[in-house]
Formats: sequence, structure tokens, C-alpha cells
Amino acid sequence: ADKPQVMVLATGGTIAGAGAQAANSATYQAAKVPVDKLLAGVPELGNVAQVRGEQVFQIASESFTNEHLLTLAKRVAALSKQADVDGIVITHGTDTLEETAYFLHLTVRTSKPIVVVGSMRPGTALSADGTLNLLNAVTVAGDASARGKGVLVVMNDEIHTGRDVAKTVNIKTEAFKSPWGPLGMVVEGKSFWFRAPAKRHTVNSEFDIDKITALPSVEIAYGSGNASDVAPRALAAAGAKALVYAGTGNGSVSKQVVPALRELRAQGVQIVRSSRVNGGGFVLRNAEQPDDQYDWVVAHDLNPQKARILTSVALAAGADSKALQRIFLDY
Ligand SMILES: NC(=O)CC[C@H](N)C(=O)O
Repeated sequence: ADKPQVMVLATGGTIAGAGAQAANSATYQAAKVPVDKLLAGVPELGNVAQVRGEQVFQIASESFTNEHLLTLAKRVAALSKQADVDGIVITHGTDTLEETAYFLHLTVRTSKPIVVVGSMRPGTALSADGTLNLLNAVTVAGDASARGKGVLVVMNDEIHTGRDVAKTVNIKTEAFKSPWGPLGMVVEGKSFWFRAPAKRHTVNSEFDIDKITALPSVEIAYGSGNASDVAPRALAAAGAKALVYAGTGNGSVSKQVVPALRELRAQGVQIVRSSRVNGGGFVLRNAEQPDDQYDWVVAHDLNPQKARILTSVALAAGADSKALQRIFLDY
């Protein structure tokens, strides 16, 4: 009874996946196993916490929409206010896990631990990673030392901040990496911390999920050799309020694309320059492009998909381009 009370919110993904055979590590169906069965599969959970489960969705995370984000974050925020909840774990598909974790990190105003977890192999596979990941996630969510550190992602024995972490490789179990390193490790039911997040989050955030009713459309256009302006123009014509440009290198933009982005900005669409560089893009204002002159924003070190999340949250709060740039440096 003195154990921490941890709520597990299940949303689907491979951690709830099932394949035909033990050799199927990549060929399987995601989002099959219900939360009660997931929890029953790890009796060791009872040694670290009093665990309750709730099935929020049962989907693959590539199909997460803004509505799913709002529903989940509002549920997490409500639970975080309950005296009988010490920590919250969200089981999630890994494909967009980094986006959901960052969204919660920005919008849920609590110091209680919130941990997002997934797996790279379904529970039916040899060397399935979901059971230990889940045990580690519940361990961290129930650990008072995890309070105030924002939303965490626990995968492969590592504790990452939801702001930095990204899926950097598929198939392998060491899929999640942070460009600035993990915050800590969880080993044999104990958390070990080495650093803390430096940016604003959760209780220190100016955003609040209780006040967000809808997220504006923010789309991503991808840079490459032979890039054209077809995608940016089409996305804006379809109603995007902001475009994240996944630029090459330092967030560079092809000279075939620059005029379209300038025109769209003049029409009121926010332009955010990010970098498609995997695991370490870093875009500086007025380097590569004259952002002051064009009234564009830089995403700093956030990858394009995280830049989409922050832009949506900032625009929902009414940010103009100046506020948006300040927000990109603060969060
Ligand atoms: N490893 C995974 O969780 C990927 C499964 C699925 N594509 C998802 O993101 O939900």
C-alpha cells in the first residue's frame, strides 16, 4: 500500500503488437493487445507500483492526429490532478512517439512524472523489448526523483527528455536517441540521473492543455536536391497556417523554393526553417537565409516533426512571428 500509484494509459503501437511467429520481429500487427493483458504480462510491475490501466486508443502512432493529441493530453492533465495518481505512463507506437511526448511536455502543467514508452518488437517476438521497457517506465513514473523533469521517454534502459528524443533507426531496439544525450538510466528497478532539461516545460510552460481547444494546421515541406515549390504552395493553398521547411544542412532553402516561401509569408503563413539532418540539425537565425528580412522563424535544434508540434501550440496561443521565434529559443 506504500507503493506509488501509477496509471498506465494505452494507445496502441508495437508494444501492443502481435505477430504470427516468434521470428517475426518486423512483420506483425501493431495495436492488438489490450492494456489489461499488457499489464498482466509483467507481474513484476506489482513490485514497483500499484498499477491501473486505461485504454485510451488502440492505434498505430503514424495515424495519430491533432485530435488524438488533444484527447490524450487532456486525460493526462486530468489524471495528474488526482491525489491517487503519483505518475502516469503512456504506451505508444514508436513512429510518432517523439511528437506526442513533446506535445505533453509543452502543455501538461504538472510536476508529476509522465513517461512515454513503446517497443521496437511485438510481445510475440524473440527478445521482445516491451516488457522490460514497460517495467522501467512504471519504475520511473513512480519514482519521486523523476518529478519536475518534464515528460520523459524510457526506452532501452535509457531515460530521455521528451523534448530532445527522436527515433533515429528502425528495426533495432536502440532506436531512440537524444542529440544532447539521455538524462539518465534505469537499471534493476532504480533510476540514475546525470542531467536535467534546460528548456521550459510542464509547470514552467506558458501553454496549458486545459485552454487549448484546437490546433491549427501546420504542415512540413521537405527539402532535397531538385526541390520545387509545388509542395509548399499546395500545403498553403490547402489551409496550412504555418509551414515547417525541412531544409537541407543548416536549414538551407533552394533558390527555386525561396520565392514561394516569401510569397506565402506575405500572405500570412508562418515559415519555420528546420533541418532534415538526422539527430543533430541546428539552424541559426540569419545564417543561410536572411530571416530578419523575410520575417521567417528558425527551429533551432528541433527536428521538423517537433517543430510542427511547437508551432501548432504557439499559434494556438496566438503567437506572431516574433513570439514564435522567442518560443523556439525558450522551449
Ligand atoms: N515500433 C512501433 O511501435 C511501430 C509500430 C507502428 N508503426 C506505430 O508507430 O505505432
